[in-house]
Amino acid sequence: MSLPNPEALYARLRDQIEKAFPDRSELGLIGVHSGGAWIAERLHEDLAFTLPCGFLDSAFYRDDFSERGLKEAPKPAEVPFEVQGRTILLVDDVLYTGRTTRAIVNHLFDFGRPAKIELAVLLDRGGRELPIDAQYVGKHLPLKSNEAFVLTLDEQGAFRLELEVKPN
Ligand SMILES: O=c1cc[nH]c(=O)[nH]1
Repeated sequence: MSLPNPEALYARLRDQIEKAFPDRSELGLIGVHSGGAWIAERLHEDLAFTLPCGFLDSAFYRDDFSERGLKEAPKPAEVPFEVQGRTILLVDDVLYTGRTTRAIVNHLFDFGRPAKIELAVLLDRGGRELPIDAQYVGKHLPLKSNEAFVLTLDEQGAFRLELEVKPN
């Protein structure tokens, strides 16, 4: 499979968000560690968000935590604005089953009751197990269950995308 250029996907996502939110002065931006946090930081800078950028980690909140365990120590939650009554834009790199998003939404409610939550992702790989969808998508690209997108940053801070294939 030829993989899309993640910088081109990012540009498409950024343009959708700029159009959907011409006034970003009250919009709360939250990136999901780790890939979503890198994307949110870029969006925050490129689109000059007013409020500081927030970050959440889904690790402790996933419903399959007991099966998956913790690969890395979860990063502390950073939500540097009032969540109560605010529109929140969550950002993640890949949308798959929807379980990470559900976990992040749960976690977010610990900070208050948002007016609305929307989701932006670089890649939607299909395979949903929950009724969750993204409003802003760089590209829909279905993968097989033994495949995974892996987003990294190169030395210059540019996005790199790889396909990881696990043996069946
Ligand atoms: O393909 C996938 C699915 C979930 N999360 C990833 O980073 N990649």
